[in-house]
Amino acid sequence: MRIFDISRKLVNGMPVWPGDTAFQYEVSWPMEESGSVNVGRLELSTHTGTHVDAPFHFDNDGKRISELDLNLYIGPARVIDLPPEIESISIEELKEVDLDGVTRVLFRTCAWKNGTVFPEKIPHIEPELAPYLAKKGIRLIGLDVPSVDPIDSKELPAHHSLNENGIHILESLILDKIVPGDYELIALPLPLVEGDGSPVRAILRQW
Ligand SMILES: Nc1ccccc1C(=O)C[C@H](N)C(=O)O
Ligand SMILES: [Zn+2]
Ligand SMILES: [Zn+2]
Repeated sequence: MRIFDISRKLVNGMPVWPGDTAFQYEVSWPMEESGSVNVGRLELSTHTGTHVDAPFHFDNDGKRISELDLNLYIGPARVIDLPPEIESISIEELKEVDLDGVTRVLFRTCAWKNGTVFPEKIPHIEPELAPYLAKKGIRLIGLDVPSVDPIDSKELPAHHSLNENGIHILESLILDKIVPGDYELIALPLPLVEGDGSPVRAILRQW
């Protein structure tokens, strides 16, 4: 079986959401001090790199990470190719796309070209797409950009619309090298009891 790692590398200096906590890893208790082992410490935002959003991220009454159904994050997924110049993803862009029997869809835009800097402009999801996808049976959408809404959005209409339609969100995947088609997705959040989001190790498998 082939495994494709579609996760962003977690490394000091990696891009994070403007104003959010910088990612930091350090060996805080080195072998020379502990006498036996190196022990690291992490400082990071829950929205670092490839991650899932819990509804609590944008809704005070929404579910926390630990309340999410893990079945969402393991199972068949379809990777769909979209043009990188795309302004937004709407029903129009998907009308030719076959989503029958698909529960997890990953949009490959390749719009985030330089992974060492945070993108200024990204294609976003049109809120009207959420009920359309829900009707098709979609429960999870993943993207290769850091948000389903425009970076400067405060109302987050796509986050809310997806949530209202029972669709969960996986952000900042790396899909450049992935051939569109069907895979098994595994992208489990950490058991963060109160979490509003969680980094994931996202992989695709194919037989
Ligand atoms: N970390 C942030 C800090 C401030 C404002 C937004 C964010 C976000 O993370 C939004 C993005 N749509 C996200 O879910 O990752
Ligand atoms: Zn997020
Ligand atoms: Zn988000």
